[in-house]
Amino acid sequence: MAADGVKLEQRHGKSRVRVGRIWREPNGRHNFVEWNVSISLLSDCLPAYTLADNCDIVATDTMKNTVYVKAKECQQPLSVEDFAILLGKHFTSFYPQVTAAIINIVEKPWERIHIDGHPHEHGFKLGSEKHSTEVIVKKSGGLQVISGIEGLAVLKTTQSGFEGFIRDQYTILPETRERMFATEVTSSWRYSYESLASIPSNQLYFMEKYLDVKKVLIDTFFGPAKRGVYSPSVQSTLYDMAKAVLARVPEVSSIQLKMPNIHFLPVNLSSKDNPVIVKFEDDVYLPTDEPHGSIQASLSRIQSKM
Ligand SMILES: O=c1[nH]c(=O)c2[nH]c(=O)[nH]c2[nH]1
Repeated sequence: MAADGVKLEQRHGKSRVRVGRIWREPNGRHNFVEWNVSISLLSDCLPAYTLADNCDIVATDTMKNTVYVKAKECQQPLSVEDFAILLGKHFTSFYPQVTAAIINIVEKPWERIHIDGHPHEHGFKLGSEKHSTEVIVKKSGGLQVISGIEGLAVLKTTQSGFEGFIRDQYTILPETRERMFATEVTSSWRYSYESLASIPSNQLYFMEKYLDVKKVLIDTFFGPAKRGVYSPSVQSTLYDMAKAVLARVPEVSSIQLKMPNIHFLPVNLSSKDNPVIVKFEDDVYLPTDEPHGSIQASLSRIQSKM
């Protein structure tokens, strides 16, 4: 809104609403999720800012309560994407003031435990990487769905190198065709669906797509089990991973990847008396997390409306 010579852009919401949900099957098997939900509403509530009049405000406390009500109402396990869409639909259809809802959810990676090879009915342990989503629902029925993976830590002990980079008076890094490659992949990808009506109705759809994308990322990073695949740089591998996702998952219109280069430094130890206490022979490393290289890129299909 422009008034009084100023321009106001606003949104309000509730962040980090934590919810756990069990679905108990008649056969004794339990399904469990733990979600961290953030809600942000775009709404016509300018009097709250300009006139101290809250008559058009959806209280953020109400938004928080809505998460628990909707979690209760869901009778079947569902993906973070589907829960986010459901919340977005509620806020944009129930409140005349709300023009769009932006819902972010991160799922805690609870995985069913196996005891002596048998899936436990109600036991879970914490895994590593997290499934996340950002969904934007508009009152018009317009939609944007982004899915993501956070903290996918991967490492390979060879088939990585870095050569041919700029050498100047400050460069000391030797060129190499033999090094470790460790990273923690954070990725988000956007689906091409643009309306609520076009979303596949299959309950497991987004879960399956998440697993598909994760598999493509992992397969491309590592290469075949026997000899792997050579990585000439983090940049090149990141690009191959992003391209493979676009090639193999047609519903994805764009993908962003962040891949820090987590360094394992060669260990060479010497003293004045003993010039070679430990000689590095591609075997003993000093793992570090600070500093680390930070490499990120996004790739879109040319026709995509990113
Ligand atoms: O794969 C790499 N990309 C870089 O940009 C870079 N820079 C660096 O010091 N080491 C590496 N490795």
